[in-house]
Amino acid sequence: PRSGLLPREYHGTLSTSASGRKCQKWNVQQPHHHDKTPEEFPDKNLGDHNYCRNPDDDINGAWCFTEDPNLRWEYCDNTDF
Ligand SMILES: O=S(=O)(Nc1cnn(C2CCNCC2)c1)c1cc(Cl)ccc1F
Repeated sequence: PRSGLLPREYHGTLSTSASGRKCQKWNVQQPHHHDKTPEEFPDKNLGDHNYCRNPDDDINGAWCFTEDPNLRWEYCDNTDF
């Protein structure tokens, strides 16, 4: 994968996307409405948190919806943005 991106099966606690934006919690629908909920994906380690995850098995690695209304989602990486 691209250097710096998180692995596909990331289960850590990083909650900032690559550009330094705060991740949106997976169990809320604001600012972004989405279908990657803990109910829809019970085995993807989503929940009442905003940690980077990969519920759609994206080949590039873990990602999150961001709290920026203008950026729906973004990959996460292991640099301190
Ligand atoms: O709610 S979503 O998951 N939002 C969304 C949009 N793009 N992504 C990317 C996340 C990382 N992997 C590639 C898709 C997720 C979503 C997925 C699909 Cl298939 C269709 C609509 C939609 F709203």
